[in-house]
Amino acid sequence: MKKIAIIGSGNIGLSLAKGLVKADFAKAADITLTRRNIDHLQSFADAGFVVSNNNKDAVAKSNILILAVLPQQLNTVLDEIHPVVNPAKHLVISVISGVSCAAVREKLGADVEVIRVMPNTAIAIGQSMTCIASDNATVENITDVTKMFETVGSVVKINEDLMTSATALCACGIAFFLRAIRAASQGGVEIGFHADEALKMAVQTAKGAADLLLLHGTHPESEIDKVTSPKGCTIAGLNEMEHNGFSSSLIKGIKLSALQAGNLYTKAQ
Ligand SMILES: NC(=O)C1=CN([C@@H]2O[C@H](COP(=O)(O)OP(=O)(O)OC[C@H]3O[C@@H](n4cnc5c(N)ncnc54)[C@H](O)[C@@H]3O)[C@@H](O)[C@H]2O)C=CC1
Ligand SMILES: O=C(O)[C@@H]1CCC=N1
Repeated sequence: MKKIAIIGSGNIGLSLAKGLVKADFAKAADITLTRRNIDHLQSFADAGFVVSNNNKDAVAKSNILILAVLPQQLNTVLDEIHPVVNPAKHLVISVISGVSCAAVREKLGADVEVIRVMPNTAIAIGQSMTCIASDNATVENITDVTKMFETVGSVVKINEDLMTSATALCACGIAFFLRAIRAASQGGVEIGFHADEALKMAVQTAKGAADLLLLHGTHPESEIDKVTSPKGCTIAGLNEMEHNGFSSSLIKGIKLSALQAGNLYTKAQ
């Protein structure tokens, strides 16, 4: 039976824990959640998770270690757990942005298998887009970790040098699309809807747009062509958005996020 320790149970660590249990990949009792102040984890303890502020103890009792602290908190954690990490027993999964597998091994030892994983917060509801990379894990362990994250969304295996790009597009991407939905609902209020109904309409419309692409396997522009009637109102609105930099601002934001993701760990040193 796999025992999982999530070291650093904040936003993404807890989303992952919820998702793995919801998907029946693990039982709550087999997941140890660590955090410095465990008072914040009471609801998880009530739900059957093991909660602890002792990282070394959590590592010693587990075989899958998921590192989920902030980049600037990582070195302290690695120095702390290093004495109890055993390459024959532990597989290390890091969701930390901007930190290479090699950098984790520098602290934990050259023989430790490290897999870098970039999920997003939709993992809590089994809808993550998760990217996976490793430079030293066995095919068997990569396959197992792929299967683990496939229980909570879609998985794409990528080269490690694209991990910061994956962070921007997929992990930060949740915030980008949510802001787009909020903006659409605010537009809806200006044209006559109450905020709650405008938000509901914007959310379902966004979901419909994403599902069209997923289910039809089409390119966005081909679906857009079906909406834009000649001389119609869609093309008028769409072109106005483009004149104001809609696509350009998304592209520029994603590029800046990717750059920042690559600098998070080095800036923290
Ligand atoms: N939030 C997101 O959507 C995503 C975050 N990530 C990455 O996951 C990591 C965590 O991000 P968030 O969850 O957003 O941050 P967060 O700040 O919500 O979570 C970090 C947690 O680590 C805990 N922590 C700090 N030092 C600790 C220590 N010594 N021992 C045990 N716990 C400790 C903190 O109390 C906090 O609960 C970051 O490296 C981030 O780059 C990756 C993908 C998505
Ligand atoms: O904003 C951040 O730095 C983290 C990494 C990806 C999502 N949240």
